[in-house]
Amino acid sequence: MPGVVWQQCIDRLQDELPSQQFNTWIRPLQASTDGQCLTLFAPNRFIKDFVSDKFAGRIAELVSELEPSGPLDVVLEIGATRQVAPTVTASAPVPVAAPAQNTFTPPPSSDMAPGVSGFAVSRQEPAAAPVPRDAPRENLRQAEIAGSLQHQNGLVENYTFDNFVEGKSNQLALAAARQVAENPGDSYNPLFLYGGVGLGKTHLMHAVGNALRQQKPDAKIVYLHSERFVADMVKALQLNAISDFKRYYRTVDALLIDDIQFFAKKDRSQEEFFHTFNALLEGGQQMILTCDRYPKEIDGLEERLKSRFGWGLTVAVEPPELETRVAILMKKATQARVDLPPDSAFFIAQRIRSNVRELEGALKRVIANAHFTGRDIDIDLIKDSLKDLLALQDKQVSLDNIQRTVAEYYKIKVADLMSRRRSRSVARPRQVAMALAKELTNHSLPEIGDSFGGRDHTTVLHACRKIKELRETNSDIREDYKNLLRSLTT
Ligand SMILES: Nc1ncnc2c1ncn2[C@@H]1O[C@H](COP(=O)(O)OP(=O)(O)OP(=O)(O)O)[C@@H](O)[C@H]1O
Repeated sequence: MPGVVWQQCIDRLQDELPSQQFNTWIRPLQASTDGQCLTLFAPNRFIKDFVSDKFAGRIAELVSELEPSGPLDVVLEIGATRQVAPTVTASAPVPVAAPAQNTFTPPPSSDMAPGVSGFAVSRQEPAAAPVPRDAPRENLRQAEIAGSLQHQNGLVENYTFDNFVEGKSNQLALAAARQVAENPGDSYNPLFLYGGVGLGKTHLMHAVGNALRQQKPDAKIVYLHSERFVADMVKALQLNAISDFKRYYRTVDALLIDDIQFFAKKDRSQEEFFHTFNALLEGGQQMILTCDRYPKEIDGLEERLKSRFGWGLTVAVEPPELETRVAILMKKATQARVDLPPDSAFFIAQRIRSNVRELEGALKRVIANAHFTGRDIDIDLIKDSLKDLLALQDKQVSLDNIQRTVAEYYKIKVADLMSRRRSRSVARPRQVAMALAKELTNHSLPEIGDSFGGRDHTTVLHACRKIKELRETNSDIREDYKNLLRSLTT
């Protein structure tokens, strides 16, 4: 049963790879077989080349290990992209076999192109009040709708690739965005960027827009927030100008829509966007969409939209790690022509971990304070400037707090963390707690060791190294650590 083998192979890869890599490269693959050969279809060349370069060897190994009736050849091809990508999650793997065709690809969505009329207006959107047509009103309508749509051309000029700091957390998203800027409307359409707030999704989207505009100054590049799309659509309906609305969006060279999670439960807007999406895709016009979560996880979004969002390239933007946070601060300080000593940048980056927007906000406060008081930036000035923020954080992330949170998470007692017990069920959470203490507090290794029942600093160091290694290789630990970090810092 090669279908089962591919599913097992996916499960193994999901365990082996960091989720960002799995979601970007493995999740979009479709598989089919003739019994001798397993063909994997990638939605575009980018994914095909990357998979062939990085994962083909491992996939072939797994397939021959898992296929009981003998080895299968594995071939990678660029597939028909208009197919639904397999949904693979740890909790609910989707059955992928379609036995009649011996193909593991779910059939294309059947609701391809319903007419645009006759749909219900959802409760979230004001119903349109039709306006009778006459000449002056027609002019007003044209003027209003044009005015309403024109404002959307504004791109933030300094959101460029040059101003974007690359790090491990945004590497894939940056590479994909650059590719799109070089080949708009080609293989990665739509480019779907997702991740938490303030991590640079909007910046990257504008960077593509700015690059496109630089190559072609008269290109019609439209950026807007999804709420704006909804508001404009409602207005167009009220003014009886929905055809102008449609025309406007369908004649763009590139459409950038931010935070598409706001489409959730807005049925009428989703319907309209669905048709716009299809028209742009057919016309080879580039779309870039951002969202705060993976498309399949947006409640209240139609399945057909979710599946279309996966036709191009879906890439996560993760929170930046310490080195990237430092580099971002240094870059922003240079841009502001301010001298930020490296140890000061490091101090801020260590304390502000949530997202880049917060990091920028903290730096702005420090710079303002330096201007105001005429002092140079150093750690004392930073402590003064960010007193409230740091106090709040110290209170939140104490050793005590970490130990309680970890004990609760693993359902053990805080006393177990301090004890001499070495069973795996206690030792591993203890190591996780130590690694979190090192990452989230400014306590020294000996202080951390002390707080765990008087242990030596080398034990803490070993724990930190072990957990770092396990986070690379073991998906359970990776997940646990991520969950704990999130609950301790938000
Ligand atoms: N890697 C980076 N290099 C430089 N600046 C960055 C980087 N990442 C984010 N920023 C800056 O952080 C701020 C927030 O980024 P942005 O608005 O793009 O986040 P976002 O992910 O779109 O968040 P939201 O979902 O809240 O809209 C912006 O000023 C942006 O320039």
